[in-house]
Amino acid sequence: MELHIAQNTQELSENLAAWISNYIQEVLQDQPIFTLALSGGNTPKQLHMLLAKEPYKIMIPWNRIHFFWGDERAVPFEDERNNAKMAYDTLLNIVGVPEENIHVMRTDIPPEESAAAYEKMLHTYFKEGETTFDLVLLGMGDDGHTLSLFPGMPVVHEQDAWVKAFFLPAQNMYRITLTAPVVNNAACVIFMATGTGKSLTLKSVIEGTFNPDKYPSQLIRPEDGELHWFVDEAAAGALEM
Ligand SMILES: O=C1O[C@H](COP(=O)(O)O)[C@@H](O)[C@H](O)[C@H]1O
Repeated sequence: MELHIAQNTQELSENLAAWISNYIQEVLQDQPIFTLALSGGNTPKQLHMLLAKEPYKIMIPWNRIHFFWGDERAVPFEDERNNAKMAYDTLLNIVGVPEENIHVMRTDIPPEESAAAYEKMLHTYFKEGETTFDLVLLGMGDDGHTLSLFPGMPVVHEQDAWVKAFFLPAQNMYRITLTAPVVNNAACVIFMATGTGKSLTLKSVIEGTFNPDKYPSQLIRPEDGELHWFVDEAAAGALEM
């Protein structure tokens, strides 16, 4: 695991935009397309907005990137809480990506149906037991959840399905999420975490004992791929390292 600490969210986003741009261009020297899974929430917004501006808007071959999501809140696309809408508003509508390269988790059909359709679509890109995404971007909630793997929910233990839908009583909402095994087969996984509200959780996730029921983010340990944490000083405040 590699830890990258920036002074604040702005610096973190700048460092990460440069890192991602280099990585995409490097990978695309050896293969025709790049597969990228996005996260939702607030943390990635600044990163998206930087990637949507020059120099990255020009440097990155956006039409060769295929977009996926790590998780989705089962609310209509127009709802501000919808993770795909956030990415369209902050990045995809600005850089102009061919629609056929964008794979949203549908929220206009029942969640279980959406999860099954998403898994089927993923199998057209990735084979069982082989490397999946070139890059998965993840956030971490203040409670230690990542994707929609929430503390205490059975989905945390899913070993077979790549995508699951379930009802999250705490938010009175269905969620659709990739599971830990499919993310752990990615070539590279990057977590972003900012703010003092995440500092104690970050310490437990990185330095504490393994307890994924309490801290599902601990489940993310790529088998052969890279794992990076991009955090700001506020989030890193409680770390000993
Ligand atoms: O609900 C969610 O939360 C996490 C973390 O969000 P943040 O606002 O604390 O960055 C996010 O990664 C996930 O995609 C989203 O559905």
